[in-house]
Amino acid sequence: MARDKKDRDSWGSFVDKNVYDWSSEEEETDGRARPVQVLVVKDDHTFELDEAALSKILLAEEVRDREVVAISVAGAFRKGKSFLMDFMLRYMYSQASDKWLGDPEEPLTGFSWRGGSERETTGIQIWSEVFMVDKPDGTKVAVLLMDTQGTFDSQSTLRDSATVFALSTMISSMQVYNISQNVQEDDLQHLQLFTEYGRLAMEETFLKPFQSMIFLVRDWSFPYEFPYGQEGGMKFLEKRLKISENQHEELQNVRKHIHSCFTNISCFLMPHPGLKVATNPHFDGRLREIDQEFINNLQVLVPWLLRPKNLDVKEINGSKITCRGLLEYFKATAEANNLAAVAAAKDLYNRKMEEVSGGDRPFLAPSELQSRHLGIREEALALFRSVKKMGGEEFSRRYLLQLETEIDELFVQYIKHNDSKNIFHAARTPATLFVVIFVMYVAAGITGFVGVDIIASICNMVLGFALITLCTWAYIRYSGEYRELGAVIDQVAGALWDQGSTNEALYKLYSVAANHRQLYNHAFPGHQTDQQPEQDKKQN
Ligand SMILES: Nc1nc2c(ncn2[C@@H]2O[C@H](COP(=O)(O)OP(=O)(O)OP(=O)(O)O)[C@@H](O)[C@H]2O)c(=O)[nH]1
Ligand SMILES: [Mg+2]
Repeated sequence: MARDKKDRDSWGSFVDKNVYDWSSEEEETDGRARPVQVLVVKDDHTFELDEAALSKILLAEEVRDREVVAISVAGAFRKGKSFLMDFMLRYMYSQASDKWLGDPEEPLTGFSWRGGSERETTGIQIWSEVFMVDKPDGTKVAVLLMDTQGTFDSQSTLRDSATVFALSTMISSMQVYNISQNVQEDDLQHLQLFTEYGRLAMEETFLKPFQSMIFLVRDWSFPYEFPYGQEGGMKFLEKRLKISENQHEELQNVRKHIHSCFTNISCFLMPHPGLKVATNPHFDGRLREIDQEFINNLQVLVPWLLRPKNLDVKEINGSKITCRGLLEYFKATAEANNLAAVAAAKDLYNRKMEEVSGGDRPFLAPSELQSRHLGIREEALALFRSVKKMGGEEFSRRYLLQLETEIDELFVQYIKHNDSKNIFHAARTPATLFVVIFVMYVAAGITGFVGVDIIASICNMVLGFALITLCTWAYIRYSGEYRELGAVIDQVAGALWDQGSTNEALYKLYSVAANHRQLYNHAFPGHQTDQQPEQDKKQN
């Protein structure tokens, strides 16, 4: 291949040989560039990031500090993604020369592609050779090509598909969404689903989380409505992604979501490559057997995607990143996985606690609530641990701690909620007000009797005020109106109650006990559970 060419002019050098010198590896002795599997999907539907392989590519001396452009192709399986990727490789190797398509008799090689109905590419593969390209503004960038597993093959769960799609979208600066024949509503819905999953890991960002999204419609058969190519594509996509008032909310939401996710959205309509490509089992990718119309459009599409001036450097939160940064980011996107596991575990905890002490459940003895909480908490933590996550044990420990904290916070809410169902708790405000009224009545009587009229009138005033407050409170509780005022009355009454009651000590002890089980278990040894040793360990 063009790898041996020496003059790299505006395309820069394809970096020093030793950058992708695989000869030191036993499995790779000829030093030729090849697809490298960086995300491996295992039989039990777990994923593994091959950090060593990825580091080898991204930390090579010549590229590690270069800003990186990452181009990925994703979409349903068996739709010619790898096939297209191999043409992109040809273009990169020819350094954008006019004759980049090469010999009409040359078979198409690179990322593995083939005919047939069974899936070919799995996980995420990266081309081992990182291309160095000089941009018109004088910067030299590293270009990474990425091929991905097709979505919705019969061996993957929806979650598997979503993970691969989300990861490749998060990692790339340009995602080519390869779809067949038309942009259907389910294509948009899947895009929403997959990018939503990826957005989990980027919750704090105010910028659009992803960069360029190119809808690539293969086998477009209506050129008389919208012509092949980018312009026709843009007009077509504009129509498809248009948000209008009278559209159903669901359709509007999908479109809003897509617009909110990507900085640039464009579309390209590709013609059908001809029956030989689609149906001949012996077709090996040679140009001579591909329809001219397809080749013509390929000659527009590939340079449009890969022309040096169109290459967008990968940005995260608005700053450009290097290959080294991309490696770190690749590892960190494992967070998406961990966050999803945290969410699932929290969900389980909430669901089970709702069953125990949800809105319609009666008041539960605090000790019983505590012991149920401990059991359910352990179940939720076990669920988190059981989900296989990328990034390894060490990495997910942080998320385990986060999950524990969040569950404990939720428990405090459940305690409060349970308390509010306690009839005595609910009677706190009227009881306090009654006490105030009674005390003021007696005080007014005594002070009036001894002749301290001023004090007596003040007591009467307070009495009257407490009476009005009690009536107001009763009305608010009955009607559900002016709830803010009700809350103020409750707070004031609560403060008075806390001042004058030994209950305060008990209540505080209870809250502290809820937050610090160790203390609680110490005070009430009867509630100790098997989890105790483990908690002790954590607190130490
Ligand atoms: N109809 C049609 N077939 C195509 C097109 N491009 C490639 N093909 C054929 O589609 C088949 C699958 O090509 P691949 O590139 O392996 O498809 P893929 O999307 O990478 O498939 P997976 O890796 O399994 O997801 C091959 O037989 C190609 O010849 C196209 O634009 N239209
Ligand atoms: Mg493929």
